[in-house]
Amino acid sequence: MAASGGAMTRGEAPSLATPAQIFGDRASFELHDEDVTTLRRQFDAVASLQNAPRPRDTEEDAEQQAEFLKWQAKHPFILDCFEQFEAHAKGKRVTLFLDYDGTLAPIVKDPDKAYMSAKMRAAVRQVARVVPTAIISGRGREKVTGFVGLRELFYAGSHGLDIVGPQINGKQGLAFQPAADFAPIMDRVYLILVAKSKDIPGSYVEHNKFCVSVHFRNCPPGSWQQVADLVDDVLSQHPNLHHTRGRKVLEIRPKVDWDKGCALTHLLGALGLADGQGVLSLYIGDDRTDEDAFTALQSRPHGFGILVSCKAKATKAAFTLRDPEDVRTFLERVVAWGRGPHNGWAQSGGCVGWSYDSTPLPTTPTSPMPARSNNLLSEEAFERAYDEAAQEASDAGSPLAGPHDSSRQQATEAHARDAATSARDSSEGDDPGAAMHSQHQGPPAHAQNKDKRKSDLAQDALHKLTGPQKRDSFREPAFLATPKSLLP
Ligand SMILES: O=P(O)(O)OC[C@H]1O[C@H](O[C@H]2O[C@H](CO)[C@@H](O)[C@H](O)[C@H]2O)[C@H](O)[C@@H](O)[C@@H]1O
Repeated sequence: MAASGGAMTRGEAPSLATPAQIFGDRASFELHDEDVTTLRRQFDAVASLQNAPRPRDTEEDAEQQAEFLKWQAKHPFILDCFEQFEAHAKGKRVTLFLDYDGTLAPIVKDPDKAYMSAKMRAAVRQVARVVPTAIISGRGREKVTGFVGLRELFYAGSHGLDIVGPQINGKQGLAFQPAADFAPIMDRVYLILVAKSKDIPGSYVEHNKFCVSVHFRNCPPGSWQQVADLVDDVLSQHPNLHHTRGRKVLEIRPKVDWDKGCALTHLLGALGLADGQGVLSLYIGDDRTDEDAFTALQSRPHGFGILVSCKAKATKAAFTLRDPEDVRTFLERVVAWGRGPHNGWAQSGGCVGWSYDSTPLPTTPTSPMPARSNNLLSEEAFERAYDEAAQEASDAGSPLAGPHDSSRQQATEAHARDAATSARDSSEGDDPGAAMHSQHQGPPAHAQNKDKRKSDLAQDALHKLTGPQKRDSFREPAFLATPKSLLP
């Protein structure tokens, strides 16, 4: 039988078999297996013709595909060779650093709506329980903290220029702001940019505390140059600032010798892991500023970067993932690995390095969490501890301090108690961020922060009563002693 519809190059017209070619002089039209194969091939050939790119693009496509494969051979897709991670990580204390936009959350048009999924949040929370995990983002720290909504992590905002650890008993655990003096300049530059960009359609200026981002994703290409000129103009008036380029964004930053790589090294120092012996550090990111972190990892004894990209691009990362969904899969695999016998943190007493919640590592994924003693607290004991925490916060001039008007205070306290209860309850489930994100995936960051402040205050009260075992097992980072002069 004359077969047709065989292997075809994309864009090439298929030569179709006629019924006579398929059925020959057979008396019956009953289909034989090979007929079905032939028909299926024909169907595929027609379908591929319909979907085929125009012939002009075919060559470009093939070139891009070849380039991508060549690139991937140099920077393998880590989910295809997870055993390489396992081999590197065996018995080591893994530390994990994550970028936010384009890594944990997909790139979207509106920077204020770059929410991460509940599944991603659960994966990040779980991974932070098996290996110390930090977020290093170009966003303002408070904003990225609001998006991620997890207490177990360290957060570095403004491309690492603003590092703060979790609050411990009402006190800020750690703070490092190497460009603190620039805060007023950045405020001024932000206002100038907002005023001057108002006539550039689609532009958006975002204040990220020690960086100011000028977005042009939603500008027509014809006005991109206007955005670039505006940034140049502002920089020419501020010689102590410079800019970096991200994904359809220009980011104005202080001229200080500090980047995401420095932040990563600094955070490792906090864990007493500066020499890197027996430590494997990973950084996952998608953008140019993440390259500084990939580079920093190259000079450590063990560590590598993972670039999130579905296009070939120059990178210092050793491995690749294509998109945030892949990142989540990778994190879930690290969680499964981390619960096994080869996690170096488990061998050295559990992952309590940066983890606010020092619940011991479960030995199997299904082992139940120990009951929390605070479930047994009387309402009265809770109230007393709450008042003390509120008083302490107020004495310290903390933004956690509630209003002093008594009726408002009662309302706030009632709200905070609810928040504490739901935070406590949800911390026993799969996702403690759920308390903040239970209704939908992304309440505005300022609303989250407000609720979070209340919840923090109530949590502090709870820790007063239930904290001893938590406090004892929380290893305070070495750089709590950061010189005060570096802080605003
Ligand atoms: O270091 P990152 O956490 O990746 O932050 C870098 C910048 O990310 C955000 O902008 C990018 O994501 C937006 C939301 O998907 C998108 O609209 C924008 O075009 C991207 O450039 C963020 O808004 C910036 O402030 C960060 O500096």
